[in-house]
Amino acid sequence: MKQRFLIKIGGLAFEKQEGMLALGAAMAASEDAEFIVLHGGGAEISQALSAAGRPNRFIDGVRVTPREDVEIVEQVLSRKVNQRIANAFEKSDVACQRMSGKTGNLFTVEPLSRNGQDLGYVGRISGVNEKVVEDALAKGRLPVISPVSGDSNAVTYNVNADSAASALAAAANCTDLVFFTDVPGVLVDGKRCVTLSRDEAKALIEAGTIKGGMVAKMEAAFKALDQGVARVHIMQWQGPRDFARLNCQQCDSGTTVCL
Ligand SMILES: Nc1ncnc2c1ncn2[C@@H]1O[C@H](COP(=O)(O)OP(=O)(O)O)[C@@H](O)[C@H]1O
Ligand SMILES: CC(=O)N[C@@H](CCC(=O)OP(=O)(O)O)C(=O)O
Repeated sequence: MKQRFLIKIGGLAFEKQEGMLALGAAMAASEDAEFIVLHGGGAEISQALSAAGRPNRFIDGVRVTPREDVEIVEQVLSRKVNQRIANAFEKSDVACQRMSGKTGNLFTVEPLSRNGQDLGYVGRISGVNEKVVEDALAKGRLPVISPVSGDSNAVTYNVNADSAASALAAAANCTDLVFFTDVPGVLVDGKRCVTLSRDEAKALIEAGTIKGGMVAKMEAAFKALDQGVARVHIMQWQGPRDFARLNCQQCDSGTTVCL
């Protein structure tokens, strides 16, 4: 079976443009695999909100998003970051289809609440119209997706990029979900976990060893595995060599999340 990768690019995963160009080239060179890219941009949203005099507040790695902040979130994710990533890939000769969760109702969301706490305009994905990405792939284009989405009344919501990646990986029958982030994997006492099971992750979250954005990533990873995605990796981009290994299913970098 052809491998289909959902590549999730975290906001700080590629500090330098060269890394993004190299990822584009690596995808272009992987003729036997298909790719879908979904990106975050949390750090840039925080900067933009701070610049606008708005506070940054998170609950378990999920941003509390009042109505007046949604426009800034959308501007940063669906325009600035989305363009930057797609432009870099196109420099590596990868034709891209820029989109967000709102494009063709790729994602439909409902308000997300966390242990009864109101998160504002934060969406939980309740529906995926995967045809939107299938159409782009059929045209030989790489979907590059911002997670910002709409509800059934077309009201815009902020959506955590890890949870969007997980939902899309499952709906689009991806074989692999790869989270590129700014750390080499899940770390315990500074050491990378080679594999991580649900029970191990739960204990590490309870102990406070896994926290912040990594909690959202864990939830997203296990949900994807529950929904049939075969392999989930959390890793840092260290060059095309590791990526090629992912393609031939012998990845020994990052953390492999398993049930
Ligand atoms: N045990 C852990 N191992 C690695 N990273 C962790 C751990 N606990 C918390 N983190 C934090 O999770 C961050 C990655 O999640 P996040 O900031 O959401 O990244 P991204 O923008 O790539 O989604 C790391 O930079 C680190 O600060
Ligand atoms: C609701 C929520 O948390 N939305 C995220 C969306 C961006 C994101 O997830 O970016 P990273 O992948 O870089 O973390 C946020 O506002 O930061």
